[in-house]
Amino acid sequence: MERYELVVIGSGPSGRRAAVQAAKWNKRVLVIEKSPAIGGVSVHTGTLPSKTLRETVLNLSGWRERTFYGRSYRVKDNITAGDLLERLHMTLQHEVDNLEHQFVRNKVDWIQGLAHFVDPNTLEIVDDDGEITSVHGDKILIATGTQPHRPDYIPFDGETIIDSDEIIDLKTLPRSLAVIGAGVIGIEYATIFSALDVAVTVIEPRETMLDFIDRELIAEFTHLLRQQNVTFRFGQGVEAIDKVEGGGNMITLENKRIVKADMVLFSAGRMGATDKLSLDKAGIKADHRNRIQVNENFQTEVDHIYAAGDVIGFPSLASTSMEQGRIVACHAFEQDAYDAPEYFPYGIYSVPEMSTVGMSEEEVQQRGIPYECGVCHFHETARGQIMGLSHGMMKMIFSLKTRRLLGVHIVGEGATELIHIGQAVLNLKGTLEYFVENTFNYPTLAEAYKVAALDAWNRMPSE
Ligand SMILES: Cc1cc2nc3c(=O)[nH]c(=O)nc-3n(C[C@H](O)[C@H](O)[C@H](O)COP(=O)(O)OP(=O)(O)OC[C@H]3O[C@@H](n4cnc5c(N)ncnc54)[C@H](O)[C@@H]3O)c2cc1C
Ligand SMILES: NC(=O)c1ccc[n+]([C@@H]2O[C@H](COP(=O)([O-])OP(=O)(O)OC[C@H]3O[C@@H](n4cnc5c(N)ncnc54)[C@H](O)[C@@H]3O)[C@@H](O)[C@H]2O)c1
Repeated sequence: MERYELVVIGSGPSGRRAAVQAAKWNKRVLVIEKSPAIGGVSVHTGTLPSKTLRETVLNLSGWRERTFYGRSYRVKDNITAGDLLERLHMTLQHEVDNLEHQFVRNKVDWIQGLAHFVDPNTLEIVDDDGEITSVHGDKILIATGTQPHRPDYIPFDGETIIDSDEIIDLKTLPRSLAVIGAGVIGIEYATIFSALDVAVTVIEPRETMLDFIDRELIAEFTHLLRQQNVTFRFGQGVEAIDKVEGGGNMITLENKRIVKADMVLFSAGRMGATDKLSLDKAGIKADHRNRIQVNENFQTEVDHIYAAGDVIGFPSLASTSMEQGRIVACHAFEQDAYDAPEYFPYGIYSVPEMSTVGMSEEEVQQRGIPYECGVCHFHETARGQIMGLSHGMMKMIFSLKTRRLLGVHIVGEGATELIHIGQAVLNLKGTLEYFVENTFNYPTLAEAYKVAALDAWNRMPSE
């Protein structure tokens, strides 16, 4: 039996980062991946596919130019599913090449197959031909991520009633789409399809969506989506989905209201991918959503077995998963690991995109911190005018007492890139003065930081 100092189950962001980090210290590392290619949910069905589809839709539809040329403007007429998938496959192939090269350069071994525990240090790997390989790991990292929640009452057919993993196999573009579950996945895809002029209805059992985001931002976002023809059915769960003869689906809501849609995307959360791991053989238990609990070092209840990434739950981001993987490698091989800074950004790649870092206004109020806000609408900036931005805003929150930046919330073009300026100032404990006193490139959207800061400054008592 081959012996490794670290065996990683799963080749997503957390597994990869841990494997490469350990290999940098000349540790013998094996990554086990059940899919034929490495990359994980992040590369094959989640982050990259959804972001590539979004970018392709924005480019081909001419969405960014419509303020100038009208809503019927298109870069390409008759956009097909094939147009979207062609670019997707090219992007994914490049990324897989990069990742494989990274493993080769760093001498990380990887093997295809489904792993399960035999005992706390031994794993069996069953490949697609049924061949079994056993390996020993001094340390083991469970980085198996999640899979879509697929309840029995949804009649998934892989074509017109699908989950988010299946969207990348789209055969035709629907004329209408119902999205069930207004989480990040549901909202990203709802708005991407809406940019293609698909009629979208979002169904959500709760009365609100994306509760972790500042409410003022969500109000602006919801207003923009309604203008884009997105319909919301909030406060209602789904009772049944029936196929309609001749095509399409009929969704009956709990209040008996009907929603008709060519395609249904069920995006109501994800479950930890631990059901095939035989965790009991390792002495580990999973929770009701098949997730694994860990301590601050990402150790499970068995010290030499770690878990990281989506399989441990919140925040379930590719960005944070990578950092968790690095900390696992540091702890496992007794190297210094620095704690991640308190605030990390959220990027929601909807159309328009949103990004946020630090406290929302609601959170500041709950904590009883005296504060002031500053707002800039992108059309107030010269760059916004040049780009034809009719919408988009940035909101900054400052402490009245310390003048420190407490939170930045952005909806609109470039939000997911712009946020990092706010993140740096926030984590370096900067104040309002940073934005007022520094010179910003002109014309840029980053200038919105200065405009929003001056807006707050005008209303705040001087020091
Ligand atoms: C549609 C969608 C969009 C997203 N967009 C973003 C985004 O824009 N930004 C962002 O930061 N995050 C995004 N995420 C979240 C991001 O994809 C995850 O946080 C990230 O992929 C989690 O990484 P991970 O390390 O847990 O591994 P994962 O990427 O979940 O990969 C786990 C791997 O383990 C393998 N595996 C599972 N069980 C076994 C087994 N028994 N044996 C061997 N291999 C196994 C799986 O095949 C898989 O390849 C998105 C997710 C989805 C679904
Ligand atoms: N840009 C990003 O960073 C990004 C993008 C996509 C996904 N992700 C990650 O992926 C994870 C999973 O995303 P998600 O959107 O699937 O899950 P989620 O948990 O964020 O949202 C699920 C939504 O479905 C609703 N819901 C639950 N049960 C339902 C039911 N039976 N019927 C209808 N609706 C129901 C919930 O109220 C919730 O609004 C998230 O935690 C997120 O961190 C991140």
